[in-house]
This record gives sequence, structure tokens and C-alpha cells, in this order.
Amino acid sequence: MKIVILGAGYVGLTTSACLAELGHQVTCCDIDAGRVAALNRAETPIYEPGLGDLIKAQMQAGRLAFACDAKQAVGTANAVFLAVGTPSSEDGDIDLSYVEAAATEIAPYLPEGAVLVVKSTVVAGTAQRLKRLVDTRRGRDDIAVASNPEFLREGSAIEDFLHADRIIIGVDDAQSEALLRTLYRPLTRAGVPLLATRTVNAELIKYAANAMLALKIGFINDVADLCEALGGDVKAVADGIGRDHRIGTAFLAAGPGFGGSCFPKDTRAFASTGRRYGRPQPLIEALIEGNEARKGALAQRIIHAAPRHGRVAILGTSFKANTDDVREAAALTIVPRLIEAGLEVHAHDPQPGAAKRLLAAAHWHDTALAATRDADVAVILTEWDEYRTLDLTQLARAMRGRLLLDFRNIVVAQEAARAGLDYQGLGLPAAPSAQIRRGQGAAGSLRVAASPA
Ligand SMILES: NC(=O)c1ccc[n+]([C@@H]2O[C@H](COP(=O)([O-])OP(=O)(O)OC[C@H]3O[C@@H](n4cnc5c(N)ncnc54)[C@H](O)[C@@H]3O)[C@@H](O)[C@H]2O)c1
Ligand SMILES: O=c1ccn([C@@H]2O[C@H](COP(=O)(O)OP(=O)(O)O[C@H]3O[C@H](CO)[C@@H](O)[C@H](O)[C@H]3O)[C@@H](O)[C@H]2O)c(=O)[nH]1
Repeated sequence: MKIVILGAGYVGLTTSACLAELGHQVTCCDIDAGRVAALNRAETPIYEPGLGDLIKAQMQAGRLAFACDAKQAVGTANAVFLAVGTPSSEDGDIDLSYVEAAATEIAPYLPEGAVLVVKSTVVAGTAQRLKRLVDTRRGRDDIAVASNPEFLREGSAIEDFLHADRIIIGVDDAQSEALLRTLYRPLTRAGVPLLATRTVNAELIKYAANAMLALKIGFINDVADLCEALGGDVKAVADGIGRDHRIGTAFLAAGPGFGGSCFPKDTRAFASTGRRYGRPQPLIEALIEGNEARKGALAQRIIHAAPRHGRVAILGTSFKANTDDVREAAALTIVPRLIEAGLEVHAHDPQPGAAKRLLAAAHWHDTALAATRDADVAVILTEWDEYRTLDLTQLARAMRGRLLLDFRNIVVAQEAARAGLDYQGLGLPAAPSAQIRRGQGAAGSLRVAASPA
């Protein structure tokens, strides 16, 4: 099948490379000429494990090409996917201008019978609205518009695409359904379930799925706060509740608040849609507020823990591990607040991406150890594997102070204590470092109070 994808971002590039891998002929177009030129040199503009290699392999196989001129590319396409951005607008609603601009631009050039597929995350009713827009631009009704929301996670995008829990296709006509079923046949044959429903449902599924996952995170973060007050252990609590298969263990890791390009934006859009249609979503409204407040509260915790004008090492600025994406990362809230409070911030991330520019007031280092040199407090903000395996003895030696704040709960408290560090996780009993150093007791048997986030 001949496929054109508009947008060479995380979703557009992953979709392009994976559909090529499934045997389709794919052209991926982007209005960013620099990005297209880099891709044509087989340079991948984002950090996503395995993506660069897959793109190269598919280009060499002749199944994947990149272009700027979408008008020309769509002329012979069976399907055109919109994978452009849908950022938040100022009122929390969704900005559909990129989606509408892309559809408007290509509408006159689509071949009769082509299907326009909305892969970008869009509010319910958008596919039907785009159908009217395309019909008006063409002056006839010969293009079907479908919805095919994407559920990949950054950092495991290819795996998520090729081994999806399910594929959702939103289709309001038989032609779209037939085309999308054929397109995804290699995956459905391999056992991936495909659910066909109307476009409005597909659009709602995407938002409801993200809202549900974000709720799990917001809930466990609140439980972590309670654990701190009561001397409990949020990891044990999460494990205990997660073993109930109706709850499930996934997405119950306490952290510094969810970030990224999706959960914050999509929960805001979900809440805003509820308000617009007179069906408020109070759970989601509270979730959004609590998540923002959490980032601020954790910044305050660091400020209280550090000496005046002290030095803080921030380990990890990406919104999660295995990505260079910093969109709505906790670091973007926390680091500026530390600097405003007069602290000196030394930062490290294995893939800093745009963070170096966005957090230019921080001092950047090439290694985690260099960032922690002479630090009064070290803070883990992203759960990169390299922070899990930090040499804690070296870290303790490099630091001026003793306090390690682990906002991802990835360090073993006893090991930190043995290295001479004062360790605080989130919702974990504080490690009794002094006693452990003297060889007495395990973490949890001797508690010291930790301030709630
Ligand atoms: N990032 C994710 O993990 C993820 C996962 C699922 C769904 N989504 C959704 O997918 C959409 C895309 O997200 P993303 O993170 O890939 O965005 P992104 O910002 O990484 O990439 C968007 C790309 O679209 C390009 N673009 C804008 N207008 C264009 C046009 N008219 N023609 C061609 N290209 C154009 C931009 O230059 C940019 O390169 C969003 O709606 C997002 O909510 C994202
Ligand atoms: O137990 C957890 C799981 C995640 N997070 C945080 O939640 C945010 C989002 O993480 P994740 O969902 O892994 O990454 P995304 O790439 O943003 O993926 C989400 O958003 C995408 C865009 O809509 C969807 O396609 C995915 O299904 C959905 O998981 C990050 O800040 C994580 O650190 C936690 O704090 N605790």
C-alpha cells in the first residue's frame, strides 16, 4: 500500500518506519526542511531507541522516503496519515491548527478514494469536522476520513507500535474500515487485536486511556505522601494493590508528577472538553491540579533541604528515561524554582535534548559524577538506568553534603546508606544511614521523619 505520513516527529517517524517494516511504501513529509534534509542523510532528529536503525534499514530497502512537498507525495497515496502536533492552547483546550492546516493543504491533491487518517491525538468530533473541511476544499465527497489513535510510549515506541495491546480504528464508512484492516493485517495476523468503532469513540478512547493511566499515577503519588506521614513504603503498597488483577501493577511508580507531551496536555484537553459540553470531569480537574502542585512541592522540599546559596545536582531532565524529550518534564518546573531561590544547579542527563537550552541557567555536565561534585544535595529526577547503577561510594565522595533525594525510588536505600549518604525516596521509610553504617538494622526498622511532598 502507498502511505504518506504528515509529521516527522515521535509519532510520524515511528509510524513511518514501522509501516515500512510491515511492507508498505511510505513517504514521510514534514514542513521542517532541516529535519527532512537530516532524515535524508539518515540522521534521526530525535532520540528513540532503535528508531535510527529501523529508518536506515527501511530507506535502504527502498520502502521509506522523506520529503517536504506533501502536495506532490499524496497524489498517488492510498492513505494519508496526519501525525502533526496538537499542542495545548492557552485555555487548556487543544490547538487543532496544525491538523487543520495540513488537511487544508493536501485536500485538493488527494486522489479520489484515498482515506485521510487522523493519528494525532484530537478531541472527539475532529475527524467528522475534517471530513467537512476536506469536502468543502474539494467541492465533492470522495475522501473518507478515519481516526487511528496512537498508544506508543516514548522510549519504547517501536515495540509499542509493532506489539500493541490493541489497534483502534475509528471508521464511519466501509471503505476506511477495509483499508485500515488491510494496512494492519501483518500485525493482526500476528495476534494484535484490532477494534473497529466509530470515529467519535476512537477519539474518546485515546483521551480516556491517557486520563485513566494518569489517574493511576496521581493516585499512587498521593498514596506515597501518606506513606511518608505514616512511615509506610509505597513500593510495598503498590505491589500489594497491583496484584489484584483488576488494578494491575503497571503505572503505579511514585514519581515527581507525570510529564511529557501527552498526559499533561491530554488531561487538560479532556477536562476542557467536559466543561465545554457541560459534563465536567472533576476527577481529572483534581488530578491536573495535584500533579502541578506536586512538582512545586518537591521543588520546595529541595530548597528546604539545601543550605542557603548551596549547590544542587539534578540527575535527569527528560520527562522519563530513554527519551530526550523534555516537554512538561518535572525538571522544567523544579530547576527554575531552585535557581530563583538562590541555589546553584548542576545538571546532567544522558540525552539532554532541548533541556540545555531550556534550562540554560543550570551548569551542565557530561557525567552524573561531575554534576554531583561539591553538591550539597543530589536529586534523581529521571529513572535512567545509569542512575540506578551509580557508584554511590564515588558519589558520596564527590559530594560536599550527604543528602540524596531519589524522586524515582530507583536507588536501594541500604546501599545509599552504606555509602554514607542520607537517602530519601518518595513514600519510603527514610534509611537510617548512621545506624546502617554501624551495621545495625535494615531500612524501615529505624525511621526518621521525612517531610511530605
Ligand atoms: N509523542 C508521543 O509519545 C505521542 C504518542 C501518541 C500520540 N501522540 C500524538 O501524536 C501527535 C504528534 O505528536 P509528536 O510527539 O510526534 O509531535 P512532534 O511535535 O514531535 O512532531 C510533529 C511534527 O509535525 C510537523 N508538522 C507540523 N505541521 C505539518 C504539516 N502541515 N505537514 C507536515 N508536517 C508538519 C512538525 O514540523 C513536527 O516535526 C500529537 O497529537 C500527539 O498528541 C504523541
Ligand atoms: O508508574 C508511572 C508511569 C509513568 N510515570 C510518568 O508518567 C509520564 C508519562 O509516562 P509514559 O506513559 O511512560 O510516557 P509517554 O511516552 O508520555 O506515553 C503516554 O502518552 C502517550 C501519548 O498519548 C501514549 O501514547 C502512551 O500510551 C502513554 O503511556 C512520565 O513523566 C513518567 O515518568 C510515573 O510517574 N509513574
